[in-house]
Amino acid sequence: MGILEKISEIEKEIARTQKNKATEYHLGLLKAKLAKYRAQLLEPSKSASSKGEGFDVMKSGDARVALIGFPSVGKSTFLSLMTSTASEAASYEFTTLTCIPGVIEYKGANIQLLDLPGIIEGAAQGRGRGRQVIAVARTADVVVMMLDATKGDVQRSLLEKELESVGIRLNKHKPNIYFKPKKGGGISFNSTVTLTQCSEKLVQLILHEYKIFNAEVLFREDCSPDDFIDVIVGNRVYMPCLYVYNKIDQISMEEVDRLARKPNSVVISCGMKLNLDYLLEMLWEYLALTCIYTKKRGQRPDFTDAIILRKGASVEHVGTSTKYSPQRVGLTHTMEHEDVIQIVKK
Ligand SMILES: Nc1nc2c(ncn2[C@@H]2O[C@H](COP(=O)(O)OP(=O)(O)OP(=O)(O)O)[C@@H](O)[C@H]2O)c(=O)[nH]1
Ligand SMILES: [K+]
Ligand SMILES: [Mg+2]
Repeated sequence: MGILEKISEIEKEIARTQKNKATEYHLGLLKAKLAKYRAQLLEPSKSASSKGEGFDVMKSGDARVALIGFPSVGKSTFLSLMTSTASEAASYEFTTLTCIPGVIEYKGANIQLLDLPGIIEGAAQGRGRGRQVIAVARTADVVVMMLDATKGDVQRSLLEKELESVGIRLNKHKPNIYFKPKKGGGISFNSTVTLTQCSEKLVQLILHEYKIFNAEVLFREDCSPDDFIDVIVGNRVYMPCLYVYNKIDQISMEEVDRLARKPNSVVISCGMKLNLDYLLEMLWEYLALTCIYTKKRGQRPDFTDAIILRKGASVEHVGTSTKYSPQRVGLTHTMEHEDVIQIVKK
């Protein structure tokens, strides 16, 4: 049996197994197996066909945003609207066949926006150009999942499943579990909170499935078996995702309202240029970038030349070791958006 068949067998078994106390170990085990096979599937194949086919687009600017979506949802139309790059848009599916980069200039930052071919169900297993598209998505700082507002919610959950299956975790933080494989001593298990989804026994079972018999495990959060498997497997990416419903010019106001209220979602129309400013604001928030401006003694700040930092960065990250005035701050001082700093030499 090939890996794909094994995966589908396990998926079927999970689907037909009722979720309850009596089946939790069985399900945990199945999930561990599933994660293992998927990892095997993702290992780069050594065959000639996979060579040189990736979309090697240079990272540039301060951040990278990948446009992921089914064919013809309007990804290329969006890129052409927001950047000075033109990407061919047409009413037929799979118009775009490679990765096309553009740049959004916003608040002094250069945000690289990547238009990509449409992906479909089965993308993770290599349907269409799915694998290459997903490989690019992994390198992004934020994923914009573009959806056709007229098409219902199926596309969204299908794409979420595709990304999920290759270890991309959307709008989730890394599970707060300390995990350290050891040379000996068996498995030591502890938790600082009450666990409602995992137990010591289940944790052991899962570890054994991965042939790990000595390890230190500390749950600092009420995590699920899937979260724990993610920690063991490693190699997961935790990424903010903005769901963008395009083509709202085609649906009723009630429907627009419903979609706009969904979490992490923005509604737009590329065709009628609706709500694009708001989308940019949201994108900025998701990128969590901070602009600071420098000023020289006795001169006005230069607002045309910002230094872009990740949110939470401190003065040290600006790359200096001097002191500041008029409000003196230490090197660990966290910079806030649109702060102005003056560097004073002693
Ligand atoms: N009504 C309406 N049509 C739109 C809107 N945005 C894009 N379109 C149309 O949707 C079709 C597909 O647009 P594309 O930009 O080619 O879509 P894509 O997602 O890049 O498609 P692929 O590259 O094939 O994956 C085109 O005919 C666009 O004119 C919109 O806001 N409203
Ligand atoms: K298209
Ligand atoms: Mg396109």
